Amino acid sequence: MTVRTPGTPSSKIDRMTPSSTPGGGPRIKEEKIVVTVRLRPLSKKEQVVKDQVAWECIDDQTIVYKPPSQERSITPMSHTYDKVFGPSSITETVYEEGVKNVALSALMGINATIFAYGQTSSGKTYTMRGITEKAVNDIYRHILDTPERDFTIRISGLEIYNENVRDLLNLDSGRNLKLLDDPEKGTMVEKLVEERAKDDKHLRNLISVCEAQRQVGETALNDTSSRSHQIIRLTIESSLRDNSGCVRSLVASLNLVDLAGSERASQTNTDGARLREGCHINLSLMTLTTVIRKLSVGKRSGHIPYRDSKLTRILQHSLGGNARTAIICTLSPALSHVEQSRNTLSFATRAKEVTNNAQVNMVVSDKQLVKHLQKEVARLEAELRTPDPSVHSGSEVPTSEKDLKIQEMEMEIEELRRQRDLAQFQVEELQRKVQEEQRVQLESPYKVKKCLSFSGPSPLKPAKDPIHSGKTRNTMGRQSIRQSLATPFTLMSEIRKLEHLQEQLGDEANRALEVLQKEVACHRLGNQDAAETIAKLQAEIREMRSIRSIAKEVLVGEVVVASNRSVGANLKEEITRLHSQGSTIADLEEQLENVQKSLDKLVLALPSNNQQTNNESNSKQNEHSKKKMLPLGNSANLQHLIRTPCSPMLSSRKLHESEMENKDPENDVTSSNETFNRSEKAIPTKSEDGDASSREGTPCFQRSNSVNMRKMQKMFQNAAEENVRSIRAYVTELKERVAKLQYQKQLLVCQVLELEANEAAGYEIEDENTCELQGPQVSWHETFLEQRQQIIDLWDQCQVSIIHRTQFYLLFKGDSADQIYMEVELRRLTWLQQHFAELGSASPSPHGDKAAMSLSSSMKALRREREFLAKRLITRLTAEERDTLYMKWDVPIDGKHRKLQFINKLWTDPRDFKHVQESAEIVAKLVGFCESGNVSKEMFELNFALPSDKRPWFLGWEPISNLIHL
Ligand SMILES: Nc1ncnc2c1ncn2[C@@H]1O[C@H](COP(=O)(O)OP(=O)(O)OP(=O)(O)O)[C@@H](O)[C@H]1O
Repeated sequence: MTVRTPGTPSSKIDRMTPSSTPGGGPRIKEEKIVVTVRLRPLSKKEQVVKDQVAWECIDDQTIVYKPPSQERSITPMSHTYDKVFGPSSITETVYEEGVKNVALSALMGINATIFAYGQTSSGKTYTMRGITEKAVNDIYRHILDTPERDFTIRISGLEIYNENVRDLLNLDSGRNLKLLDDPEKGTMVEKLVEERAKDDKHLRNLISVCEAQRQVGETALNDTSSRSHQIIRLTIESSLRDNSGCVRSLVASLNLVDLAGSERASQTNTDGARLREGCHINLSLMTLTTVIRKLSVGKRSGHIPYRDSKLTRILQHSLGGNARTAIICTLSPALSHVEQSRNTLSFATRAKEVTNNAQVNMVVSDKQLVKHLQKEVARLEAELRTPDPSVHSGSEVPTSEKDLKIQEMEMEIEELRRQRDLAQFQVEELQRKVQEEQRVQLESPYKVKKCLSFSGPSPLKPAKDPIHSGKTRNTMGRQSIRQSLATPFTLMSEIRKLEHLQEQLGDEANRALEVLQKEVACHRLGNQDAAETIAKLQAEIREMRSIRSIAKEVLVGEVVVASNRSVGANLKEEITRLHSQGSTIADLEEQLENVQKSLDKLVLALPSNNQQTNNESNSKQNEHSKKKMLPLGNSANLQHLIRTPCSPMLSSRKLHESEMENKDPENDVTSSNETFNRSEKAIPTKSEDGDASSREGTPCFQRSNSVNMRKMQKMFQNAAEENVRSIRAYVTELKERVAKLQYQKQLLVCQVLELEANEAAGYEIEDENTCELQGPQVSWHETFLEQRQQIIDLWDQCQVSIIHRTQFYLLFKGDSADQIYMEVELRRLTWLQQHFAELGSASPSPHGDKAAMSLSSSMKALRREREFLAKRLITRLTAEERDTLYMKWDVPIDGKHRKLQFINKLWTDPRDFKHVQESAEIVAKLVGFCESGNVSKEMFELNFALPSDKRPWFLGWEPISNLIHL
């Protein structure tokens, strides 16, 4: 048996606004979600540890944070909701005053949902049990009071445990029921049993069966903590008993949802299975929060990610759709839970802004209609067979009246036929349109212009960015932007451009290496090893270039792509090809890294360094040397590269000739040719000196006794040194650009995935002309803050490396150029979250370790990373600094595992800004992130590292395309 969401059991459903309910129900068109808050009393556990009460309900709509005595001076922060219930309120009051109206809508054909949301142990199950009990009482009371209608009540029960859907009334049906999408009927749970309740006792019995089957476990906060989301659905169908004239019935579902509680592992003290459950719970609650947040800013705020969790998929109609919804947010009053309570209230505040659009669901059942007509025919036939004696007495129903009735019935049948034909016509029309559209898309990709609405703002790129220039629209000052480049065709064009950039970078890298090799050859600088390494690298890069199959017809900067392939069919192929070059980019990065190392060696081997090292007594000179050995900043040195004869920068950078002309010769201001020529001339001069030629690899000017010669040599030395440094800086820049390319590629992969997901889900793809967002204006700063919070939450959910978090957090502070990075990070994490959720319900991956990246592998990697950081505490901090931190972070100073205990506390509370900031600062100090000073945003490296990388914090973090084996 299959159940639909929302349950609509019959074949033909008419929806009408409740104003036209036959029973005259309440007039509802749009209605906000009803949000109530229930504050429970302090639990025994909380009392034992002398926890304090931090919240107070000051009236029936307002709850205030009541700070502990020392903070009394602070004005209490108040929150207002539809109803607020204090610790002394009983569940009956919560039901009567808070949710009864919503619950009983189901009797009038309006779908209704009541759910409890809150931290673990805050009283959700306690409240929902009472609410369910009261609702069942009222439903049966109403049935008794409405004898004119015939009621049928069916019940189904399911739980979502570790992102698997289980039937609570039939455990044999399997551990993970499939969700099916039906464009008309919504999300359906395959094979979910629906039992018809004979009476209220039977219904209660079935509810208790569901509750008994639910997954419950013990945690530090709750002995009987619900480890799954439970949805009990009552489907109520009713029709008039005397249905002579009415063949319609009302049908609606009442969903009673007891969510699992949000929890922090540190508070629930969970590990193993409990911890895994907690992660799944938090992930799906996070999606629920995101859905509510997006709905709260208006339905036009772009794509609502219902599909990111099974919970939101199943409850889709209750969240912004055809249902009346009431949410009871439960709170613990304890001071120790104040942060979690704040999160719950922030969810409640958002939920208040969500608007639903409930309608009366009427069913015209073919069966019912046939039954009714058969009855009528039988009655008429009976009348004809046994003529009523009264006919002759003159008291019969006049023939004209009978005819009238028959006529009416015929008309009704005719009307129903008409409606059926119309519906059929509409379906056919729709099918025709879909086919037509597919045909047009295949035949003429250029004509199809569509856009997808992405979740959140899309990355705005500076105009010079070839990937985005001309692709994002200026929305006349609106900061919330929709991106319109996600058609298969446009994406393919972007992929081509990306490839082209990739090729350019490869070329530039190669040219840089050639220059370097010449430098090495001309000046005989550095050691033989380094020269060989560079030659080898150069050969490798050349080989790399030759195997790259780049479409030469690509026209960068234009949308036109000279490709004779069919667009839609090849998109995936294109991405696969692009991804296959991922390793090339990674190789390029790695090789550039090696080049840089070789250059470092070269710099170390420079004569001035040797000379200065030997001359340690000269402290001034030594200092000068040290200064020269500092890592070079990227931009400051770029212009120097221009001086080298084969500078790749010549092709890509505009020079300021005048600047060059005015430079001091001591600092090699001359043109690159001059430098080169002088170097070449300098060597024989040194040889003539009769001293230098005999020792290969030894800088000849070291031996010269001539003052002029020394001067000249010094000049050559400076020029050579400068050249090597310049190349080094240029290689750094190349590395940055490669990294940036990786970001852009990831963004494309994300967009393709999103496109596919949306298309698979049958989401409406809007016409480009109508795709601009009409939503409220949001500044980039606000968007940044919101996105950052989302990212921090997702890091926590997905157990992402805390070194990665730290670097990202400290690098991206809201600059407008950060948009692309924020967007990519967010998309990647969202994808990862979904990937984990899906893995949770799948059997182990057959693809080996790399493919089987899961939440548990992330957790393992994170554990190793924390151990690594714990060791660093010794080397990076003084004993005094450590003790101060232990005290501040409540770690026993003489504890056995205090280092790890301390590290385990970092990055554990994504919602506490101060905590996040401090955690980032500490981790940065431990890994020396802030000290290096030259990590640029583009160099932000943790993002695309492959698992082969040895650095511990790289473990468990991969590009999405690796994970999906594109
Ligand atoms: N309003 C209340 N009055 C008295 N006791 C309550 C109230 N709410 C909850 N409790 C008690 O608090 C404890 C935890 O409640 P409950 O199990 O309902 O929490 P929960 O939010 O469902 O937790 P979890 O998410 O872990 O399942 C239970 O012992 C329950 O009896």
